[in-house]
Amino acid sequence: MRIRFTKMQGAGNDFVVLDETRGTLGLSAAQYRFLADRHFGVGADQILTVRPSPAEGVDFQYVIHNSDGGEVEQCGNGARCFMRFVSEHHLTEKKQVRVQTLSGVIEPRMGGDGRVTVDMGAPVFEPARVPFDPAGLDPQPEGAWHKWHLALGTRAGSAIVSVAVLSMGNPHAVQVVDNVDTAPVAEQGPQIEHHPRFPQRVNAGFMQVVDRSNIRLRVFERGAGETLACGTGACAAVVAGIRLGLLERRVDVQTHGGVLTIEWQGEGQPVLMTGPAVTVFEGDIEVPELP
Ligand SMILES: N[C@@H](CCC[C@H](N)C(=O)O)C(=O)O
Repeated sequence: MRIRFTKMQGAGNDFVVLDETRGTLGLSAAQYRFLADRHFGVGADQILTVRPSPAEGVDFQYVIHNSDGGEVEQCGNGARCFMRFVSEHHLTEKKQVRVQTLSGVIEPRMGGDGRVTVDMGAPVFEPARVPFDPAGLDPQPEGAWHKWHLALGTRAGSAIVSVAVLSMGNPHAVQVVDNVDTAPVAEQGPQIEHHPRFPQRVNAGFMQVVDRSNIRLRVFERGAGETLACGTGACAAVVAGIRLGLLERRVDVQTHGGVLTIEWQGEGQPVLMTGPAVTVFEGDIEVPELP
């Protein structure tokens, strides 16, 4: 089967975007993995699919697959690219749309400067809704919140890491580190992702607080490995930093792929994420039959 695709990126987090507004392609998990493959396919951290509105009051459905082929609930950098895609492909004339995802409705809007702002909805902290299993663990009170101590194995033995746990529609475990350049992302990232406390796995964030309005962030993403930026990871880190009393309500997040601006006014309020969304190229690719 030959399919049309658009390659996009938001702060270096890269995507293959597929238009299914006129019919579904019916791709298998193995075919998503093929498209994401950087040697044999197009190459991407996630595959984003645009589908028609599934219900009254929303404009589109937004489907996300990680490069490992698994479908997931949310993708922040992808949401900005989604808005640019539906705009550039004249699938809507609106500057702001309501988009159904697996974890609820989000609202991206085009800015005059070419950047896109997304209302990502309110963060969720109840462990069961992350989902996170805290049975038998003592939360460590800190600031207006608490962190959880997770046991990990390391080359040198074992380590305890202290993480803030929350959902931005998808699950995140965020830790504060002294320096992201030397943080053990490659060693701890996969262990945190697969930690038994997270029944649906988790995205592992490593945040360096530069000052109260600036952080540096690296994220080892569930199902994709470390990416140049993670939009929901940036939202989760800023929310965690605000609740821990470390950050102001508007923060610039420096990632390896660019800067995202995150704003959160507090409990029950939505998180706003602003950043770039860029079309890289378009093309056609022959997708093999893969079960
Ligand atoms: N890159 C994303 C997040 C994509 C999904 C994530 N890996 C997960 O499995 O939850 C972003 O920009 O938010």
